[in-house]
Amino acid sequence: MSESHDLNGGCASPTPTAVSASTAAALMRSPPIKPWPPVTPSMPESELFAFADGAAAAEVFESGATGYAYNDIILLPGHVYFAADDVRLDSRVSRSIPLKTPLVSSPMDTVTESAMAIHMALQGGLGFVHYNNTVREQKKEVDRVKRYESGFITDPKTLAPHHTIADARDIKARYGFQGIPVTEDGRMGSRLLGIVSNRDIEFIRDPQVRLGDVMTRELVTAREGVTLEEAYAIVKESKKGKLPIVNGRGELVGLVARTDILKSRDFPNSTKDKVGKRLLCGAAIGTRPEDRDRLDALVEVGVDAIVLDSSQGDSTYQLDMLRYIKNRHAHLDVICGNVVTRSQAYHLIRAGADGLRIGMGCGSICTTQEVMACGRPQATAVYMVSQLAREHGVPTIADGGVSSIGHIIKGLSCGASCVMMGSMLAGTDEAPGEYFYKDGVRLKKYRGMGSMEAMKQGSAVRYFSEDDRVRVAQGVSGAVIDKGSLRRYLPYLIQGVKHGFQDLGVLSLQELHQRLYEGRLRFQVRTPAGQMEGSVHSLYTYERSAV
Ligand SMILES: NC(=O)C1=CN([C@@H]2O[C@H](COP(=O)(O)OP(=O)(O)OC[C@H]3O[C@@H](n4cnc5c(N)ncnc54)[C@H](O)[C@@H]3O)[C@@H](O)[C@H]2O)C=CC1
Ligand SMILES: O=c1[nH]c(=O)c2[nH+]cn([C@@H]3O[C@H](COP(=O)(O)O)[C@@H](O)[C@H]3O)c2[nH]1
Ligand SMILES: [K+]
Repeated sequence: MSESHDLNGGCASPTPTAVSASTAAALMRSPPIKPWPPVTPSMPESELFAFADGAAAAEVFESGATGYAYNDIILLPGHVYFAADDVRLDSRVSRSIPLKTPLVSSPMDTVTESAMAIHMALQGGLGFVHYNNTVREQKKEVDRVKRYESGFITDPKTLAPHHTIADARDIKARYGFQGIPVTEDGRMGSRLLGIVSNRDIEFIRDPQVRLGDVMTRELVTAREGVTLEEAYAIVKESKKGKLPIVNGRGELVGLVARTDILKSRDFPNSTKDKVGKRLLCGAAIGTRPEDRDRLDALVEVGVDAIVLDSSQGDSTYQLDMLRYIKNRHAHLDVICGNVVTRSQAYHLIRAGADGLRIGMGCGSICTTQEVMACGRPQATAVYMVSQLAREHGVPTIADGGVSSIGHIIKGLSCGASCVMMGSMLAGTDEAPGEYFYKDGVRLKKYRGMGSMEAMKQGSAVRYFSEDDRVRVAQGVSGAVIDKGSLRRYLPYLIQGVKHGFQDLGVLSLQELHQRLYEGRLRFQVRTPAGQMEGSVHSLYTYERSAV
C-alpha cells in the first residue's frame, strides 16, 4: 500500500467551479510577456545591478548594539561578466607599500621567519618577521629576505670529500636534488673541491665509497657578483645542471640550478623595491625602551615596514614609539595596532600611523576576549575601523580569525586592504619548526604570542633572563595540519579569492571597496540555521582537502 501525502495538509480540496466560456477566452488572450533587453557586459550598471536585495554594510554594521563575526554575515552575488583570471587583487599594506596579493603573514614565532617572508613576498604578499628572539636573530632573518635573489641558492646542501655515496643518495632521497657541491669541510663558505652528481655515482654498488674518490673536479664556476642573467647564460652554454658561485679564495658562496632558470620567472607579482629589486620585508617590534635598539638593527639591514605589535594599540607607549620612529627614520612605514574601534584608530592615525592592524581576540589561538573581556567581533571591527582609515588614506590589515578563503573575501569586503593570517600559514613548509605526527596526522606547532609558552621563551631570549613578573596568558599553544609548500598553497588561496570576486561581480579590490561604501555591495546577516545551512551538513562522513 502506498502512502499518500496530502499537499493540502489534510483539508478537503475545494470543489472546482466551472469557468465560463468568455472568461476562458479572455485568459487565453492574456497580454504578451514583455521581452527583457539582452544582458551584455556593456549594459549600464543600473541594469546589471538593477535590484538591490539584502542590506548595505552601513545598515548591518552601524547598529552599535550587535557585533558580527565573519560567519554571521554573507555577501549576495552580483553579475558575472568576466573570467576569474581577469580579477586584479592589487592593494596596499601601508601608505607606501603596494601589494599585488592582499595577503600578509603574522609576526608570530611559529609563522614568520625568513622562509615565510621570502615566499609571501615572491607571490605578491608580505611577511612580518616576529620578535620573540634576540635582536641578532631577528636582524639575521630580515637580512636573509633582503639578500634573497630568486635563482641564487644561498644555502645549498653541501658535503665533504670524506662523506660517502650513501650520504649523497640520502640527500637526493630527502630533498630531491642531485649535483651536490663538495667543499673542504663540507660546509658552505669553505673551499670548493668538486661536485658529485648522479652520473658520478649511479653505477657504483658500494655505498661506502668516499665522494673525494668519485666527484667531478673539473668545474665550470662563476665569480661572486655575477648577475643572474650572466649566470644563466653560463649554465646554458656549459649544459651543466649546477653552477657553483665562488669568491676570490675559491670558497663556495652560492649555487645556481639549471632547473631554477624557468622557475625564477614564475613570480611576476613579487613584492620588490623599485630601485634595488630586492624583496620587501616587514618586521615586528614592541613598545619598550629596548625596542629602539631592535629598530635600529632592523633598519640597518633594510627592513621596509615595522609593525608595532600589541593587542591594544591605543596606548601612550605606542604613540610615543610611533613618533620616535617617525622622527628617526622618516622613510619607514609604521603599522600600528591592534585596534577594533574608531577611537583607537583615530589616535594612531592622528599620530602618523601608515597602516592599521585590526583584530582583538578573534585569532584562532587568542583567549583575549575570555581573559580581558575586551575585543570585538571581527567583521564589525574591520568595517568600522577601515571606514575611518579610508577617509585618511590609511590602509588596514584584517588580522586574525581567518580559517577559509571565504573569510579572506569577507575581510576585504568589510573594507580591509589586506588580510593577515597565522593559523592558515603555520602548517606550511615555510613556517618555522619541524613537522611531527600525532594520531597518524602530520602536524606543525602553532602558538599564540601571548601564550605562556611563547612569553616564557620571549623574555628568556629577549632579555637574557627569566623575569619573575606575574604573567597572565592571552593565548594557547597547539598544532595545525600540514599544508605543504606555499608555492602551491598561496596560488590556491589567490585563485579562490579571485573566484569569490567573480561571484560578487567585481573586477578589483578598488571596485569592491567602491561598491561597499556606495552601499552597492549587499550583505545579509545569517541566523544560526542560515549558518548551518551554509556549511557542510546532513552527511554521514565527508572529506575536505587542505589545499
Ligand atoms: N590581536 C590580538 O587579539 C592579540 C594579540 N596578542 C599578541 O601577543 C603578543 C603580546 O601582546 P601584548 O601583551 O598586548 O604586548 P604589549 O607589549 O603591547 O603589552 C605587554 C604589556 O606591556 C605594557 N607595555 C608596553 N610598552 C610599555 C612601556 N614602554 N612601558 C611600560 N609598559 C609597557 C603593556 O601595557 C602591557 O601591559 C603580541 O604579539 C600580540 O600581537 C595578544 C593578545 C591579543
Ligand atoms: O589573543 C591573542 N593571544 C595571543 O597569544 C596571540 N598571538 C597572536 N595573536 C593574534 O592572532 C593573530 C593570528 O590569528 P589566526 O591564527 O586566526 O590567523 C595574530 O596575527 C595576532 O594578532 C594573538 N591573540
Ligand atoms: K579567539
